Amino acid sequence: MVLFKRNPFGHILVVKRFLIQVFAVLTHRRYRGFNSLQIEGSEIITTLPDTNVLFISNHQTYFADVVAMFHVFNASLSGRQDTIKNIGYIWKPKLNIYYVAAKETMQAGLLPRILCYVGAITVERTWRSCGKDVTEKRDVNPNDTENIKIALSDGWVITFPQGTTKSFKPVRKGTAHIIKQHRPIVVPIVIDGFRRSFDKKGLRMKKKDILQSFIIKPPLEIDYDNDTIDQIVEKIEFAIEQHPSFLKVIPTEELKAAEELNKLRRWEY
Ligand SMILES: CCCCCCCCCCCCCCCC(=O)OC[C@@H](O)COP(=O)(O)O
Repeated sequence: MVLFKRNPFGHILVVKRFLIQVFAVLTHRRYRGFNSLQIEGSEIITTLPDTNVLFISNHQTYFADVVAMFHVFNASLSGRQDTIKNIGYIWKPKLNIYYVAAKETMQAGLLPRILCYVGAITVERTWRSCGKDVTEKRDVNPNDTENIKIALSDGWVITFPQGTTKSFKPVRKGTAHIIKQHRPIVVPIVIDGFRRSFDKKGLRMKKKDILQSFIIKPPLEIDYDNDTIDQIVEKIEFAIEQHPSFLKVIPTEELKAAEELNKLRRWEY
């Protein structure tokens, strides 16, 4: 007789459920109370299948981004529209949600180790270690890729394709390879205000009454057979609003100069 139901990673589901509930209660006020999370697009969550969904998001704090997603996904699944009002939604949380995290982040201390049980797929970043970029790239650990595959076939996976909390860093190719290989539905999320309201780790609150926003976009349109890795990378960069072109704001002087030039271009009768 099986006493406790486990997921493919061997995690006991009632333990996982209990941990999610504890962290949900501890953190709810950080998004509704001290701050008020503005959510858009929660109806998209309700249209998704139960497995093979990949959420891609920009990244602002180590832990608070994922915690917000757990709140928003569960609230939406239990019928709330663009709100995490009334924490009752956590009574029956979705248990097959996973997130990709840097191994070094999740092994630094007791709390991250506990959070692992909630659904971490830890990966070794090939280009970064001990808080520094490494020039000599390491090989992708095949176990990491295998675990992402298992997680996608069991449920939903959250990933931060830039692999770092620094904004406008390039999207890493690994995410595009995973998309091409496993063909998940890819749902972009754009968050903001997290870095202002939380510290870098997202464990302590820095400031109250900050506008935190959380926008869920419709699934990306991807041609899994014909899109190249670079094309998928670019689609991701635009979707999570981290493409370099988002940095370009045209100064007013330049706009005026362009107008003057356009006058010269006008057809002369
Ligand atoms: C409803 C509440 C349920 C509670 C759910 C618990 C969720 C656990 C949240 C843990 C999320 C950890 C995600 C870590 C992602 C990650 O790996 O961040 C990358 C950093 O290393 C960045 O390093 P850096 O290069 O220094 O910016």
